[in-house]
Amino acid sequence: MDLREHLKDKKRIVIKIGSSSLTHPETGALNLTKMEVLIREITDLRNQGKDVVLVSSGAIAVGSQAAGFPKRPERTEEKQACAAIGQARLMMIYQKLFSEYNQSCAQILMTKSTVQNNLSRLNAYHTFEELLKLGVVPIVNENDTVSTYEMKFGDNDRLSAIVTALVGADLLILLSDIDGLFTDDPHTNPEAEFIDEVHELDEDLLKMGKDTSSSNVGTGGMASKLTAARLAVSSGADMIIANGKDFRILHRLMNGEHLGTLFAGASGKDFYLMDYLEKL
Ligand SMILES: Nc1ncnc2c1ncn2[C@@H]1O[C@H](COP(=O)(O)OP(=O)(O)O)[C@@H](O)[C@H]1O
Ligand SMILES: N[C@@H](CCC(=O)OP(=O)(O)O)C(=O)O
Repeated sequence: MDLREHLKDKKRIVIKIGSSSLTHPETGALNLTKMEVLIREITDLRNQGKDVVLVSSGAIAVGSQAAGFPKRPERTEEKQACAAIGQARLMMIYQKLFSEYNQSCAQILMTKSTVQNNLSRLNAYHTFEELLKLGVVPIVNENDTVSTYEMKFGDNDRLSAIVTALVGADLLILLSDIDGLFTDDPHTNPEAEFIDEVHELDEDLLKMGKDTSSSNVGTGGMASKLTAARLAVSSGADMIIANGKDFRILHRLMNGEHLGTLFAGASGKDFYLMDYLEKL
């Protein structure tokens, strides 16, 4: 059975976009041409009757550019201030672009405690369900402005997998600055080979994911994407890591083209997520 052929039947899709896929590498400012394509692709998925949740990074990258920092700041307070500036700017642009297609979007900012605390996790779940019922695209990010180091997910790869499990999505797509998973980081090892499909995420595979070596805006690298895969797959969803340099890849993936690395979802849900949340 070709798993890719079934992607077109997915009903609820979480799409995660890394900072490097949203911004110009030279300046850190938003790449508006790309964002227009992203919004068109997402609205078209909505037009096919699918629920879509967007997990968007970029608040710190955009905020630091807007506030005039020459590069991503190091101090927590500076990063938090940049996130506050950048998140508002990001949402303003998402709202504007979605409204051109008469598509509503909404903002959901989450912290670790949102998902650890049973009541707030349930509240978040109800909010997602209501928004999706209303046909709105929830746009999720970590609430960086209030999340200090101990309270942080750390990166949106893991957050997007938790959201996938929370809303019961059947597909998670991580769009990154690389074509997918390789046997090693291809930026440092030219011998690294591309992996098309993963059916079992064993220890050997988890070790292949290294930290980021290429972008100065991304966090987490492939290691956090594999943790995300472990979480998403255990909740029963399929997951794809693919290149976000051209967002038209979204409809190509949904049409079953062999692009990116596909992680096959587990057939029965297991308790890995609850375990993971307890240890967060
Ligand atoms: N095994 C691997 N396969 C592919 N990329 C890897 C691997 N190990 C480490 N990486 C690095 O992870 C980077 C992608 O992660 P990251 O910089 O966090 O991107 P993003 O911000 O787009 O999420 C790649 O550019 C690559 O340098
Ligand atoms: N929450 C942060 C992004 C954190 C993150 O995971 O970044 P990335 O590796 O670019 O997906 C922000 O909006 O700047």
